[in-house]
Amino acid sequence: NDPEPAHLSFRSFINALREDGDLADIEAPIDPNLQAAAITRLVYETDDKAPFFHNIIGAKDGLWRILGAPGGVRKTPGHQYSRLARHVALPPTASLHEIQDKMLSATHLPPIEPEIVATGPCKENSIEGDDIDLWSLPLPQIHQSDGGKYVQTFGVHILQNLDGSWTNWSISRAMVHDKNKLVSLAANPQHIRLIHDQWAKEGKKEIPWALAFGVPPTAAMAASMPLPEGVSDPGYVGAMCGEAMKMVKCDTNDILVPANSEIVFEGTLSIEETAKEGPFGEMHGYTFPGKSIIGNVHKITKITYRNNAILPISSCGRATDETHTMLGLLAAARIRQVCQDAGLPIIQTSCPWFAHATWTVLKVDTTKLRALKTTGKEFAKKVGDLVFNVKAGFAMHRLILVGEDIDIYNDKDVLWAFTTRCRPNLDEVFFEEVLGFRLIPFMGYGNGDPVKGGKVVSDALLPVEFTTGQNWETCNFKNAYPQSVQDQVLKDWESFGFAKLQE
Ligand SMILES: Cc1cc2c3c(c1C)C(C)(C)C[C@@H](O)N3c1c(nc(O)[nH]c1=O)N2C[C@H](O)[C@H](O)[C@H](O)COP(=O)(O)O
Ligand SMILES: [K+]
Repeated sequence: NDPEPAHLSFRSFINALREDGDLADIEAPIDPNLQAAAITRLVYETDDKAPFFHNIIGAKDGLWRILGAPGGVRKTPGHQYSRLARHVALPPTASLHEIQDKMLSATHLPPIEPEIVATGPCKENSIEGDDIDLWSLPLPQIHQSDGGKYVQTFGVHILQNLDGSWTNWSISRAMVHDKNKLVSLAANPQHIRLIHDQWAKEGKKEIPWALAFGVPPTAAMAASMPLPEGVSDPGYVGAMCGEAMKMVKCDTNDILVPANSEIVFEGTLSIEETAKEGPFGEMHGYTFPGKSIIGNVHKITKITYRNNAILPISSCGRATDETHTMLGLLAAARIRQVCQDAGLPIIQTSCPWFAHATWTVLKVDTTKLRALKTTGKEFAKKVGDLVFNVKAGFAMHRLILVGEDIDIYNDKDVLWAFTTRCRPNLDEVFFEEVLGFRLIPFMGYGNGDPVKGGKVVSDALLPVEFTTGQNWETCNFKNAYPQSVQDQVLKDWESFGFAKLQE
């Protein structure tokens, strides 16, 4: 057991899940080829416990056990998001808004720079040079039609800009390309791409790089969030946690990695060497078999790892997995921050799981909205012009604006507002000149330009909300009956033979 709390230690996090009754300890021998990922996939589709595979077929010398669904959703009422809450030291009952708030909490705080320690658990074992043979490891095959072994679905890539003033952490998929090489996907506008291009422009041939698996959970959350360019993740997370992250230096380069990481791949990101990457079963729920693209090659010079190391995996696809609960939720969080920093009256933002991280719902403070003396068309254009031109908005193709009476974390509320308050076309502002997200099938496999346009702001505020405020009565139990009638109905409810009501 690690001395650190769950948000600062992957092993403490796993123990916390076990204490929450949110971990399935699986001792049976499990095949890393499809079986582990298939179990994880069904866990996502049934909101069940995180699977911890203790006996992976082919594991040797402590490489590796596997934890699936680190950021999955639970069906336990009131505890649906406890696995995410444990990532950021919030109670298991925390709401999505509170989790987003926690991840935004250091936005205007000075960074707390990491503490460099001499050694740590990630240094307990090592393999280097010619002894590195990824093919000899129990590599997971995540989906049957993936173009390769995606060993990297939940590790954190670590890179620095040229002068080392910016350390960027990010999660980006990577598959095994050779015995000591990976190939990854990192397209514009992702920071891996931006840093890669910076070094390329200076005529460099390769970039010092590390990939840390099983990092402190708060670090995995920050790596999944589009922090502004130049904001270093380690210092941001330190400020969020109120204490310095404990980092150790890689043995074969100067990159710092979390000292208690489960597994660390040290090496370089090649500027010139590229290779076929994909296909991969992705966040929108599709694999297009045989369709690969060109990715960047990473060369591994050393692997260090803990005793009995644990590889985290995300078996992403149809909702609800980490590409929705972390990628989507945290991009929405940053969209809220960007809007508020620009003085727009946005109080909450959500990313409904059914929309597979292509929608962000924005809750508007309509009192402040009325003070702007604006119209739906104008306001929608203003929001879209801002959000669709910042990195946080890159993956989102529809923004829906709603008023305070909507619980934006409740799918029924969101769809009720969208279907009844947004007149198709007239209440929508379309954006065809902004950066589009190729990975969405209607983009990359659709009718138009795969990387441009296809975005819309849907104004699901009624015109009266811009002038005098809500003028309707909602026809539901809570709003269409006097409190005395509601109380009587609730008092009699179970005695009339009806089922106990969920709170
Ligand atoms: C949590 C999470 C996030 C991501 C991914 C996954 C998970 C689990 C995979 C399962 C591996 C699937 C893959 O689609 N993936 C992924 C990805 N971004 C990419 O450019 N490429 C990717 O292959 N993000 C999103 C990025 O992590 C965020 O956009 C982050 O903001 C990036 O950091 P930065 O560039 O903003 O610093
Ligand atoms: K990041």
